[in-house]
Amino acid sequence: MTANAGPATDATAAAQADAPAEATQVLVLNSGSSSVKYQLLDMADSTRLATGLVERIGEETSRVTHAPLATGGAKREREQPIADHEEALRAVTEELTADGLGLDSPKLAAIGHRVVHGGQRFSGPTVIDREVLAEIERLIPVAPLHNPANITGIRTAMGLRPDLPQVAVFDTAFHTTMPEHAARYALDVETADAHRIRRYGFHGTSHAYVSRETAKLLGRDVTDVNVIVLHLGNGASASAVEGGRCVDTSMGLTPLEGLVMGTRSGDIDPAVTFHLRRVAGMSVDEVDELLNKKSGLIGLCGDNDMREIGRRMGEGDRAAQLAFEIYVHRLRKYVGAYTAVLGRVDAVAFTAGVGENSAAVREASMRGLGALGIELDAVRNSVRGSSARLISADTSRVAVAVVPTDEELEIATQTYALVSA
Ligand SMILES: Nc1ncnc2c1ncn2[C@@H]1O[C@H](COP(=O)(O)OP(=O)(O)O)[C@@H](O)[C@H]1O
Ligand SMILES: CC(=O)OP(=O)(O)O
Ligand SMILES: [Mg+2]
Repeated sequence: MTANAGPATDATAAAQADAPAEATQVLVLNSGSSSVKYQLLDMADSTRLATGLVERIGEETSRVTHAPLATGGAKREREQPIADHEEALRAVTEELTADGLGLDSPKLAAIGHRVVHGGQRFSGPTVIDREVLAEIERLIPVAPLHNPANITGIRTAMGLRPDLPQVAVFDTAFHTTMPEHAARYALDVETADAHRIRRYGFHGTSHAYVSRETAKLLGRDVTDVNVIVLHLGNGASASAVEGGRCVDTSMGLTPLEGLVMGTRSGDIDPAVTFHLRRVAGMSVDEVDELLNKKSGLIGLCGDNDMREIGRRMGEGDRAAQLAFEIYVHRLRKYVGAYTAVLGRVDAVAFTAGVGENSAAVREASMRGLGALGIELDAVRNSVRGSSARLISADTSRVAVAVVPTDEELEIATQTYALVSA
């Protein structure tokens, strides 16, 4: 899980006892294809009360990790079979209830849900009603790994607290500002429009948060700075942000396009698809599975965890080395492309699991970019840390930064702003 280091602080038992009785808490659910990440925050003072993760849902044994921050208690971890997202949500509720923070609490103001695909319609946080839910369902074909899990999270939460506002915060929302020339593919216009084929972009909540935090780190107003954000987690995407508005991003109709990811190929010649159909007799579903689940780092070297790849490289493993080089080469191409798109770049910001933790990826992707005004400082880059920091040399024209993302805090902030307005 990505390290959290935003403005939210962990609550102490004392702070909790003093908390006001009014409804100022927001539960955030980030339901992924095989995991649920959750956080309970008190928005009155931006404290995190509890945070946790249910992983390996649907596998033989799943794991629940819960950090009861409000009570200051020790982190709890248990393994048990969890068949689906409904059961996962039940486990989340049990953990929170054990801390006296159950979903029945009158202090809960809303539940905020990460929803990956919102199509063109949703450009901001939205209270979920039956019609909004139907639209999220309609978008399943373009986010098959993500939207179904988000929907189960929403339905389960609605069942538990039908009286509370359930708010959707869409990955696509931040990217709705992209100009038409960046969002539209060079496809036959009628076909594209009939099937709403365009670049939507994802991880927008993170790109929005990180671009703002980068401006803060530089001591400048977000409307004055141009930032290239590199969100490198399991899924990975780049975006070009001009004065706080997204003008281009690497993911497209679905979260498959762009950078090399843990299990996804990113950019390929679309003809690979029909070639495999014709010469290998693969079905559309098989190619879909190949590109989304068996490609990227795992397809190249059998591992999708950058830590393991680094370890293997240290042992002289050629496949791991090549996978790393392909990953980094793609990143460099996007940095070059977005430099051209923005014209003037003030900062490059690395975020998410790989971006925040892998000095090797940052070093290799920024190496030799002096012509673009990018110079890394080797010592600053190698120092580990959990807060936003500069890693560029003092002589670098472009600031390079590590800026931890906090999608859950951003979702809670947007959710609370909507329901308390
Ligand atoms: N210390 C580290 N060094 C290199 N990579 C790391 C490190 N810690 C985590 N990662 C990478 O971060 C990835 C997960 O990133 P994260 O942002 O949590 O992903 P997601 O939210 O998409 O599940 C892991 O696959 C792993 O490769
Ligand atoms: C949209 C997307 O790729 O999300 P994640 O990185 O959580 O898989
Ligand atoms: Mg993520």
